[in-house]
Amino acid sequence: MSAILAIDGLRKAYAGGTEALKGVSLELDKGEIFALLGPNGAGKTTLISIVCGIVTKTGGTVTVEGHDIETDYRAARSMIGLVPQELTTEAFETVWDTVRFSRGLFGKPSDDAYLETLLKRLTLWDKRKAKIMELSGGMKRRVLIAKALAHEPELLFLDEPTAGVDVELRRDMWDLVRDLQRDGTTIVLTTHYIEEAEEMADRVGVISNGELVAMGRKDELMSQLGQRTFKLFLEQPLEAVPAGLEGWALRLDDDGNTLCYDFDSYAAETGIPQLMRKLDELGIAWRDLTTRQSSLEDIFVSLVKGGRA
Ligand SMILES: Nc1ncnc2c1ncn2[C@@H]1O[C@H](COP(=O)(O)OP(=O)(O)OP(=O)(O)O)[C@@H](O)[C@H]1O
Repeated sequence: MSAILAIDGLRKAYAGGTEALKGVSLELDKGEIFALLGPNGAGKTTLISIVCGIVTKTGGTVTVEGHDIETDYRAARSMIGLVPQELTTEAFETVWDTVRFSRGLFGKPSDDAYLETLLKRLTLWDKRKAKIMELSGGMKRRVLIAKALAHEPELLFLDEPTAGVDVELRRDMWDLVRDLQRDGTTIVLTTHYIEEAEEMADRVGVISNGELVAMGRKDELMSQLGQRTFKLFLEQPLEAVPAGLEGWALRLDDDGNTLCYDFDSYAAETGIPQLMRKLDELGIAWRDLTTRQSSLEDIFVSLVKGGRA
């Protein structure tokens, strides 16, 4: 599959000296949904803004379907749609004029039938004659999406699309994203909501402090970095892990009342049956047990805390 977006060694140092991106490289395949995860200030918006031509990079290269975003700006930009984090719409314009104008900006011939379908899809058709300032916050967000899609981009960026959005719009947005993917659009979303990435994305990139610290298919990341924790709630607390249990990576928790065993959840042998037999031999009694698989969230937290994976 060919890359629709190729980013190589991307750097950004802002005027004040902040290094927002420290050499990020990634490639996106056509038609995938890619989630860029990262804590506040990680560099997500900077990355998107560079690709969309809003912020100038200080190093590296970016191409969109082979078009360099600086030397071949027009061609690159016409392939991209951006739904920004902040509401930036013309208050006095009508919905219809805003969306129509947006399409024209990219030199696309007018296609009112397409725009009608788009507005209907976003339940904005009834509001097409309303001025933007008369709309609710949720409706304004729908207009932003319509604007971003007005010129039929092949690569759509959604920057924190569901922050502060109601449940209905959120659901509509994900339905729309899935439909767009079906039509071959590539989608990049940034989010703080890990469940969202877990549900929507084919691949996930984790950015922390200007560096891409992990990247891969969601299930691959979970299998590479995932752990399972097995917990035994003991009848009697222990002061230390008893001799004879050195073969397992055990630790005590909850004032010695819980014995925890962290193991690679994808290992062929967990060693748990042997551990249970050994505990029996040592006369260590327990009253209950649980196991827990680490989620993308645990992985994310440990990556962001610990740096490069
Ligand atoms: N215009 C600017 N001038 C100077 N520094 C900036 C500017 N914009 C962003 N930064 C800094 O660059 C770093 C990355 O910011 P960026 O907005 O890209 O992060 P983010 O991952 O999008 O965060 P958030 O999730 O909070 O939007 C931060 O340290 C931020 O303070």
